[in-house]
Amino acid sequence: MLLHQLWPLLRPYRWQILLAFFLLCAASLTLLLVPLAFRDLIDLGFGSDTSSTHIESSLSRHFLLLTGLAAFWALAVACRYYTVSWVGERVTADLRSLVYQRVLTQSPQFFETLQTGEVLSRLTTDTTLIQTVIGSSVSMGLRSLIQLIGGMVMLALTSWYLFSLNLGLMLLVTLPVMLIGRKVKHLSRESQDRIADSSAMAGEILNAMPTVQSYGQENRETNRFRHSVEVSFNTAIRRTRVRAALAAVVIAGISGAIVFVLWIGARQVGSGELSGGQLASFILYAALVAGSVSTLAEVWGDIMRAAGATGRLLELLDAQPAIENPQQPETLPQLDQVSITLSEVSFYYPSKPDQPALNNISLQIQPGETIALVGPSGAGKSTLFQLLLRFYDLHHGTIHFNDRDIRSLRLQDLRSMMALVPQDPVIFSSSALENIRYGKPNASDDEVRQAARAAYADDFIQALPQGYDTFLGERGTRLSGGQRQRIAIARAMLKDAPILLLDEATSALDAESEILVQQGLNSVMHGRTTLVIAHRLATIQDADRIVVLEHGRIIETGTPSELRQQSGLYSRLAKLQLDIQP
Ligand SMILES: Nc1ncnc2c1ncn2[C@@H]1O[C@H](COP(=O)(O)OP(=O)(O)OP(=O)(O)O)[C@@H](O)[C@H]1O
Repeated sequence: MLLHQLWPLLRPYRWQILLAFFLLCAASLTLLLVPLAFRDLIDLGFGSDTSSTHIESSLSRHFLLLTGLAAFWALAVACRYYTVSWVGERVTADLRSLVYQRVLTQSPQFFETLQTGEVLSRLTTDTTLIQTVIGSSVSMGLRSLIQLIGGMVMLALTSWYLFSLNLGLMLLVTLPVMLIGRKVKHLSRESQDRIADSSAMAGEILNAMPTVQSYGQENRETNRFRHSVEVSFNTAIRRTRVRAALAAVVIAGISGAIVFVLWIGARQVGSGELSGGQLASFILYAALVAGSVSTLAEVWGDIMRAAGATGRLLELLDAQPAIENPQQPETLPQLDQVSITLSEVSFYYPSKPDQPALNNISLQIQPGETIALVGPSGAGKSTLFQLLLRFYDLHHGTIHFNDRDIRSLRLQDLRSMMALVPQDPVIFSSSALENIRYGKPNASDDEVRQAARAAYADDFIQALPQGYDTFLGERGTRLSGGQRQRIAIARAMLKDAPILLLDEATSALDAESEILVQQGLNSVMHGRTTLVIAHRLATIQDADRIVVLEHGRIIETGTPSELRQQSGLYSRLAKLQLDIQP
């Protein structure tokens, strides 16, 4: 079942697997010949007159043969070990990349329910389990299986009577092994889930250290994490207990069977039914078979454990993104002149199915027009941006860019038409230069600097210890809020997209920098279709039109001066904000 699920990943390496299988068979069969050589050695060496030169030369031949077998065995094992480990590492690396690639195509909805720490845990610990199985357990299992079957055949050939006795006892051991194996699988999945829970928790807290420390919650968080670790410890111990029981059952069953058969065999040697050499080779084969059974039990436990992990990974691989590319994507001609038309748009977030975030919105935005979205917190302004970027699909209505429904465009094409400056800009852990270049990966250093100058980011970047090459720290922790915003604006400017989405892009700037950055933005906005979300109305006085949203509905639209003349929400806000300023 596990291998069947993993087969698509294994198939590219089928030749390596075949080679490993061949080496494995060769090594195992060699090992099976050893007891035979022993039998002859013992019967020749101790069973009869040892003085004859014929026997001496025969003995030497047997010793030579044994040495040859050992050398071949060693070589085959080394080659098999290398090949199988290679396949294990390779498949794990492929699986990691594949799962990561898949996760990156998921829409935001997916990340609302699955925490990033959990994804990370699946990518690391779960894949490591699978690597153990492919890279060692499966080959150990196969080797043991060949040795088990071969050993059984040889046992049967050596003494049918003793073999049948042994077989009966072995079967008695197998049944509990299978039953306990299933339990291990279940407990293993649970244990991996608990590990993922603690990773998710740690991930979240490590990302919020300043808040945790400013509220003095270090001890509480430590305890919460300790509790979570304890839960995973307890689950792991439950699994270990079951596996320990498995080992006890196997060892007790097998050694009991061997001792019993040895006792019967010894009596047969005494009565002359069996030679000493035959009994010795029988015992070697029985030990081989016993070893194989206990390895198989161990491997079975590993495989069941990995089956749990594979299930969790395949869940990620099989997750269908909520938003997908259309079957036959259309293209948008005239990319420099984009109009946006929203017709009766209604939308509910998946987690709030009975509270519309946007309710019956219709809006026509001309190419090159600047629209400012104003309204109280939670009115649905950022949601509108999310819908334009098609992070979610609408429940009712349509959005058109020029005359194309956005659902008919390839996601990449659609998103390449928009440059977004989000409320909370993201800074990656790389240099200032690379952070801005994220807007256009093939931009030259000069283009990057130009964008930085336009966003008034050039001065502060130059003043950083290594200028544009300064490492900005994880999530830009080495920058102020306003500096992060300017980097994000420079990045959006560099993208040079026909639509600009500014979500409170200058909210963290001081008044002076805001005016400067605004000038920069004005020059970029010129000729582009722009949507600006702003709480500070002073920054949107140049907008062509203001759209006022409340509770997900448009309640007013018009130019700033038109709206001031009405006695609606905008004029109330404007009175509060603009009129008290000197
Ligand atoms: N991912 C989400 N899942 C569920 N509800 C959400 C989600 N994001 C936003 N909301 C809800 O949708 C509504 C609109 O949110 P939105 O972020 O669009 O408001 P906004 O007008 O941009 O507010 P602000 O000015 O504070 O940024 C709010 O009631 C908010 O609680």
